[in-house]
Amino acid sequence: MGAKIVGVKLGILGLGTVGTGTVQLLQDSAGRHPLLQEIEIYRVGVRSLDKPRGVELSTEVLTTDLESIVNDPAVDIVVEVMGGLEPARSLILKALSNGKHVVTANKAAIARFGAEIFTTANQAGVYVMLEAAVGGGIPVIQPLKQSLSVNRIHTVTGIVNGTTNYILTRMQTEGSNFNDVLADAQRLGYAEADPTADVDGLDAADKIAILASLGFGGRINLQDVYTEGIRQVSKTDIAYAEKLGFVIKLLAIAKRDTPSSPLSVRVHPTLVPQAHPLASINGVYNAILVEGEPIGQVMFFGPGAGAGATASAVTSDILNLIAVLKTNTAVANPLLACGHQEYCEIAPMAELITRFYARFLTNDQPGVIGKLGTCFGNYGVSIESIVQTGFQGELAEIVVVTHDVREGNFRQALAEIRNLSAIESIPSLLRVL
Ligand SMILES: NC(=O)C1=CN([C@@H]2O[C@H](COP(=O)(O)OP(=O)(O)OC[C@H]3O[C@@H](n4cnc5c(N)ncnc54)[C@H](OP(=O)(O)O)[C@@H]3O)[C@@H](O)[C@H]2O)C=CC1
Ligand SMILES: N[C@@H](CC=O)C(=O)O
Ligand code: NA
Repeated sequence: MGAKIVGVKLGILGLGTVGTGTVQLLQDSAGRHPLLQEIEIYRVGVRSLDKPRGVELSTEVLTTDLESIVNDPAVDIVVEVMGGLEPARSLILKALSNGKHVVTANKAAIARFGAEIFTTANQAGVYVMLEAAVGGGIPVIQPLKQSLSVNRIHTVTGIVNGTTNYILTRMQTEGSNFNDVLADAQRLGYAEADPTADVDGLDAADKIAILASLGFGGRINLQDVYTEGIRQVSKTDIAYAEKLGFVIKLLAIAKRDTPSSPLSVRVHPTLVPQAHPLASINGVYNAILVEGEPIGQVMFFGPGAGAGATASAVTSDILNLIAVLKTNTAVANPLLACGHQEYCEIAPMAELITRFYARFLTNDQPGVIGKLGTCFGNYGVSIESIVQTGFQGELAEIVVVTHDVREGNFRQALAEIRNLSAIESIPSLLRVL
């Protein structure tokens, strides 16, 4: 690994929210770790030189030629905070091939191209650091790679998307509809103009793929991550959930029941018991609960996004790399490098064992509840609670919470229930933690 030091030269790709926050932190180093004073912001790549910037940088530092940064022999560390898939992927690969360490906040690129990125890094004898990619400023990547890595991890459960947590929190506290809160969140700048990646669970899927890979020691194929967003969560379900003692959260879950069983990796809205540690994580905050043996439960909580918080994570990665550059060793540090070669086996959703919440609209006839119970019983689905709570016009509303059940069995029971003449529709199906 690298030998040079004194005046570590950074090439930063991107000067948006995260890039600007990182430059601000680096330009204000008093009272922080003394190693920060050894950093030189050598080049910063942007799309437009004319944009007003929140930081002062000399004109020779700013460039629109990002290739020149990753090819410059003087650059020691490339900090990729431009986002997107391309050209970010190609620039990261080029930087690594050129022997530069890389710090990135780009969960989308890592979740899709992690295999080639880490293979290239290992071949070049350099490191890829990604603390900012999951949970923004919350330290969770390094703890999983280092402090917790002696544990046998059972479960990683996270609220890892601030936008959806903000929307669900407001729906809960105000009794509002998804579309109204989303529009307001966009107006306030909490949700992006194109909210797809956040509200459809894609951002959370990228993040849980990364956490699962670290927690369970293998590569994760992103296509194997079951992903369901929050568009279908209604204020009616939030209200029922509350009555039943739950809050609804978009959870990203990676779980392995035994060391030899396949992983379950998934993102979906979930009824979380009000007493669960993740139930009280509100607004834009993120939290990640890690459960393992022998440690038990550890929860990481904090700001999952924002300029300062994310800059904290990016800069801590830079600091780790400066320490590497200073130690002057040719041997790869196994706690920083990625050693995963194999893909984890992911269990199909039909095999998932979980509780379910289901809301049925039925004709108000005698015996409907009995018929529902019979269909569930036919497939071994045991009911924890069943209540007829109200009416939607002429239709009765029945809410069922099951005990733990194999998802495949539950779906078979539902198929039979849909054929019952008394059943008008099944507006909601949600998993229960
Ligand atoms: N914002 C946040 O709180 C968090 C963000 N992240 C991740 O950090 C990364 C950056 O996010 P963020 O700072 O919000 O993004 P922004 O959109 O605010 O900034 C992107 C920056 O990259 C530059 N850029 C983008 N594409 C190109 C290109 N093709 N050529 C040259 N420059 C380019 C832009 O230049 P210009 O300014 O000239 O337009 C801009 O400076 C993303 O991967 C994101 O997922 C992770 C955690 C939290
Ligand atoms: N869009 C993300 C922020 C960055 O990871 C979120 O809403 O949490
Ligand atoms: Na983090």
